Amino acid sequence: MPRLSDSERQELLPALDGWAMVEGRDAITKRFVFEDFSQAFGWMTRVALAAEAMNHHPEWSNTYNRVEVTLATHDAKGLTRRDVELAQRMDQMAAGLTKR
Ligand SMILES: C[C@H](O)[C@H](O)[C@H]1CNC2=NC(N)=NC(=O)C2=N1
Repeated sequence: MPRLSDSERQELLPALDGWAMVEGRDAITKRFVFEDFSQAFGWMTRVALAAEAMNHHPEWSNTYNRVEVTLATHDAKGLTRRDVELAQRMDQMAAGLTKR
């Protein structure tokens, strides 16, 4: 899977909701904030199953109701369409659950 081209980046990345480039790395990041730990970890569990089915896995950490996510394609050493797809899946699965 090739890294995103410049034109793909210009088209795809601004369309993502709340995702930002990581400083000094070809990766995207977002903080998800849920009502409580149960909501956060339930979402992580559902995302984990979707990610495994996609064979594309997030870098993430959880503190109570917050989940910090970074997406990159390790094999490509940067962003690919798989990262955009996983970001969109994560956003869809978090719809209606996040506080801000
Ligand atoms: C062997 C296995 O298919 C690869 O290591 C997959 C697994 N999940 C992955 N996830 C991510 N984010 N990037 C990868 O390059 C990647 N590669």
